[in-house]
Amino acid sequence: MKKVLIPTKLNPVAKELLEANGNYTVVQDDSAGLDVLAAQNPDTYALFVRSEKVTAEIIDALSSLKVVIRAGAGYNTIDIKHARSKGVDVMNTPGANANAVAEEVIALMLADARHIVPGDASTRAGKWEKKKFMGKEVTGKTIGIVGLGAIGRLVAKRLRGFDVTVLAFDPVLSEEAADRLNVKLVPLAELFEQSDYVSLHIPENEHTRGLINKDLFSVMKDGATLVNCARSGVINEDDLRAIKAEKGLRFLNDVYPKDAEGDKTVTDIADIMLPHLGASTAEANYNAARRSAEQLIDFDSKGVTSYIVNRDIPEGLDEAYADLAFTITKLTRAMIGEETKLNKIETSFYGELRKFGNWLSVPVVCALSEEFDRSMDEKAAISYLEEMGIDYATRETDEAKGYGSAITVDLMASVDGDNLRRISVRGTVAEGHLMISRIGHFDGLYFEPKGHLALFTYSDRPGVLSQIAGAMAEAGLNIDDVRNPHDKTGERSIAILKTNEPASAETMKQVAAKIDALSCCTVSF
Ligand SMILES: NC(=O)c1ccc[n+]([C@@H]2O[C@H](COP(=O)([O-])OP(=O)(O)OC[C@H]3O[C@@H](n4cnc5c(N)ncnc54)[C@H](O)[C@@H]3O)[C@@H](O)[C@H]2O)c1
Ligand SMILES: O=C(O)[C@H](O)COP(=O)(O)O
Repeated sequence: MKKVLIPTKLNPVAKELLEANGNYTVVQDDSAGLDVLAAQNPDTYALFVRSEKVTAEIIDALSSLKVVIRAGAGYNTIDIKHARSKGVDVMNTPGANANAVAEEVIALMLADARHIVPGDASTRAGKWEKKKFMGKEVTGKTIGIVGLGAIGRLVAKRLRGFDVTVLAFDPVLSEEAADRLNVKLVPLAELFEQSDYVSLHIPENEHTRGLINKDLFSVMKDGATLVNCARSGVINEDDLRAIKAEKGLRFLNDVYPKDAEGDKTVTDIADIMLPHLGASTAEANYNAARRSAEQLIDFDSKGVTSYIVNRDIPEGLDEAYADLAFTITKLTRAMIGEETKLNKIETSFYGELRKFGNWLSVPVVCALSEEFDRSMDEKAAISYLEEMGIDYATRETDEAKGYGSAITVDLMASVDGDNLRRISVRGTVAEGHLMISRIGHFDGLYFEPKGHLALFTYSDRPGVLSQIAGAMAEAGLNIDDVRNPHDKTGERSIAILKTNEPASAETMKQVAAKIDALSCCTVSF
């Protein structure tokens, strides 16, 4: 069982999903503090956090740590470089809390425009200051969004009902994408010059720290509003302080260098201050919790690495192919037998994947052994196999076969002395979905390796599939999907069943005996 430590206020759905999966024990406690919990749980495998600081000391204290999941967007609170050096993968859950932040931005803009906070205090105090609280309207204004990612896009979308003009600055956004989002891409200074409201939605990192400074404040319109629901470090506070009163700027703020009680450095310049509430909605907390659990389960069971923020994947390689290499190898391993001692691995990387062949050995090895540190490079993968006494070779590919970008993994083992057994599986990615196209001589399969699979091979004859289905039903299993082709000779068949739950070893044994199976296995993704 892998231990997951959740030292934060995260919706219980994360704990529930992990425990239901059966491979995890969960310690969740938002009262003790991360340092105390880390000392009490040194055997933690995965750590789920919100804005808690994950320092080098915390990482060092958790000697079994392999994964940190930031249940949220910004991971500037995590020492990702130290994590990398210790073989710890760090993920975030992009977009999970984006709508909550977008709504907070709009709430801040409207609250300030209509004096909601002081208006409430004054009226409660028995005053009648109607004249004092003359407001302004957001409708028809120009909004500048810095960083058009998950949150920035939603701010633009939600504001559309106010008939605003949206300007955006984001170096990775194409003109076409901007057109689709109905925003106009402009240089950063121009955005500050033309906007009535500027809302920041960029991460804090070495490129953005202090990016919003006097050069930009000085060109803002008099009376314009700056909203910071991103990170405090992206603004040069002193520059804003120096110019704010002179230009009558408004500053609406949600973020601080530290999430804690005590005086705040922006108190004198912020017109509204919130205690980092951007993601604090029930819905966002549920989404981030669910996504954290699902991402960990997918990482462990399918090798899905898409959300890792501190591991480099070669430029130009679609991460789906790393998942494919992992998945094919895992399936091949299940078919040859989990306990069988492997002698050799041969791989083929077709089409565009040829140039990434060396790197793709890493997910192949990850699928064979949980002990292999997933952050390691291809050299480490090959030396790991050498230590295990397994030869590794990547074959030249015959591109005339027209497989496009595809991967084949062959695993070889000596079974019963010298008798060599080879299982070969090929797959590809189609319309964004992983597909297994061939298992051994069973070609043209095209099934998605997802959920719980039970596979049987047998000498082809009528009626076998119904026998398997009947036995599965007797065992209380529901069949969600089936593939049942012959091999090239027509002498053998394969039945690949997707079941609602994993078939037990006992059920597999009974079915195999009933149909006189040549081989059988289960595997879950
Ligand atoms: N206040 C809160 O509670 C709260 C909640 C969620 C996120 N955040 C903060 O908001 C940030 C953005 O979140 P997101 O979910 O939209 O992330 P995201 O990764 O989806 O979007 C970030 C965008 O910023 C762009 N970007 C990066 N550097 C830039 C630069 N120098 N100039 C302009 N654009 C740049 C990226 O290209 C990307 O499109 C997070 O990193 C986090 O720090 C705050
Ligand atoms: O980056 C984020 O996701 C936000 O800043 C939310 O932080 P929180 O989860 O601590 O509220």
